[in-house]
Amino acid sequence: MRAAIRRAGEKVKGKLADPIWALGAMSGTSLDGVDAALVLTDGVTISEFGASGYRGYSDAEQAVLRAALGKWPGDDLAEAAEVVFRSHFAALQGFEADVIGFHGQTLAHEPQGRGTHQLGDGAALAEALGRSVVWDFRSNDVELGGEGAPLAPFFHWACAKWIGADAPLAFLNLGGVGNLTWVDPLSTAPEGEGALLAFDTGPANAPINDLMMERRGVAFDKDGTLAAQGQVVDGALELFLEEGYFRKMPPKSLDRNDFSLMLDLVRELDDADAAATMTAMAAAAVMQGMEHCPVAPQRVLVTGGGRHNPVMMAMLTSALDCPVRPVEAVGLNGDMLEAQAFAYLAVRVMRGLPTSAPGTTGVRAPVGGGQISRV
Ligand SMILES: Nc1ncnc2c1ncn2[C@@H]1O[C@H](COP(=O)(O)OP(=O)(O)OP(=O)(O)O)[C@@H](O)[C@H]1O
Ligand SMILES: CC(=O)N[C@H]1[C@@H]2OC[C@@H](O2)[C@@H](O)[C@@H]1O[C@H](C)C(=O)O
Repeated sequence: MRAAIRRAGEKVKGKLADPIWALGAMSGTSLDGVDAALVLTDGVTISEFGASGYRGYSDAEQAVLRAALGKWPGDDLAEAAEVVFRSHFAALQGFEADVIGFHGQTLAHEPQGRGTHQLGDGAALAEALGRSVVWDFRSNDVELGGEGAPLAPFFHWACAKWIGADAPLAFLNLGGVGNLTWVDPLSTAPEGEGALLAFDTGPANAPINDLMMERRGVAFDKDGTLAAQGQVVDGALELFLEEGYFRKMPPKSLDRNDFSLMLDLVRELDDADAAATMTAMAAAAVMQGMEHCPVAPQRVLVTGGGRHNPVMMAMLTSALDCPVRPVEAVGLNGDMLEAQAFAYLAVRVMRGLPTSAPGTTGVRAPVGGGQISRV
């Protein structure tokens, strides 16, 4: 395994070295657990997808992480750090891999302010797992003036190639926050240099989850059942769309709680109307974002938990004039795409390739990021 890692940084007669197995780990803004997934790649082409796994957070662990949201290095984070370490160790330990891509848990994200903070110690994880770990993917981009997010777009580019796409398309992640990547798979520009435009669309599931917890004491609106019983209240939706974020040109990114005041917009509504209206807000934010695509995408491939919400999917389908499908329609795994993305990005970091570009984070030139903790 170590030989494979050493080889990873080298070029073979001008070409990139052989593909290696990378294991990605992601704990997203929904704070539900750690996804882990294997990808065989040379950092450019996806050769094969491998096994995946999931380690959910207990209620107590989730409460610890929730309490840590908004905190920065230097704050008291010992308990949250222990949760991140323990859960990632458990999620990753059963796999064989040449390298691990460890995203960590985003606690705070203020790219134009204090920076971006992903909790997690990649060096400690490397030592415990006995494998090299690439981590801290976002800070270099932010230090160089970028948004530090989204970072999945380079992987979306590789996915577009993997599915044999021959026309511009969009990947839409409906996680806690939503993000959109427009890809032109026929562009001759290197990935990230004209072939991609990406940004966070707005809040997606996080505010709906917060509403469900506040009103019903449950984690989320399973299958959009509550939203399906309500009516969208146009006045609240219009106020939401007046947010300055929607007038900003991409690239742009969000913190999970940037839209936490959304709950106030539905405060007077009954539970079902509030859920319907918040679901419509997530879809409307995507619609606003679509207007930024350089060329209308021929299809939208949806990843992340929101694709399981039939109400949100129906709203998107009726508002967009191209097919909207879960990524499973093209053979991808929408529950694991982000973990796979950080596996892929880890190999790019090992090989000195960029992981973001002006079109994806607004950074001035294509840049790499990430620390490498070798064993
Ligand atoms: N069956 C379902 N019905 C409705 N919503 C669902 C369903 N399954 C998942 N979700 C929503 O998707 C969320 C999880 O999405 P996902 O795992 O993509 O988020 P994440 O990766 O944590 O977020 P991010 O991409 O912002 O980091 C859940 O919290 C829930 O709101
Ligand atoms: C700062 C941060 O962690 N942002 C996340 C979050 O979750 C979705 C959206 O906001 C996206 O910008 C990003 O994650 C994905 C994996 C990304 O970087 O592509």
